[in-house]
Amino acid sequence: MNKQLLGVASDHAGLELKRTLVAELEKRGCVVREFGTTTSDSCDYPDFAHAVGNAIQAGEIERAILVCGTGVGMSIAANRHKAVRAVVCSEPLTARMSRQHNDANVLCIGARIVGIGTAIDIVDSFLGAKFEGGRHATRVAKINLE
Ligand SMILES: O=C(CO)[C@H](O)[C@H](O)[C@H](O)COP(=O)(O)O
Repeated sequence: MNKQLLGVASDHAGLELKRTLVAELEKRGCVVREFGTTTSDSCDYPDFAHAVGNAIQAGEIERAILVCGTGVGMSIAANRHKAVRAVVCSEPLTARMSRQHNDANVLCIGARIVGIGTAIDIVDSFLGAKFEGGRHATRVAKINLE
């Protein structure tokens, strides 16, 4: 993983995996900005996805990792923000390709879908890959509708 500032957020379903990932990220020298949740009380994933989306939109952070039960709800909510390209990944190849070809800036992981080891591999692949630009930049530029 590169040393970089990363936003992290989860709902109650993703809390434990998020904590594990934060520990791994910090071991690797990443600086983590926590957007919640911080307790295991049941909560609503859009609240946290939108907090992260707003921070990306404002240029406060470039990338983030969101964890919920499946990763799906977080990605749907985060993708409502124009500056966000969020992807749900359950294996490392998609995570790497989402950076290289899609310039994804938010990685969503399902804590009820993947184990800890796979989740760490997914994060490593996402953070270790770079956008390739070129023809992919042309395509990424066509994603937003306005
Ligand atoms: O995984 C999800 C669906 O996208 C959500 O993020 C939540 O984690 C899930 O819906 C929580 O379910 P619960 O039954 O309220 O724990």
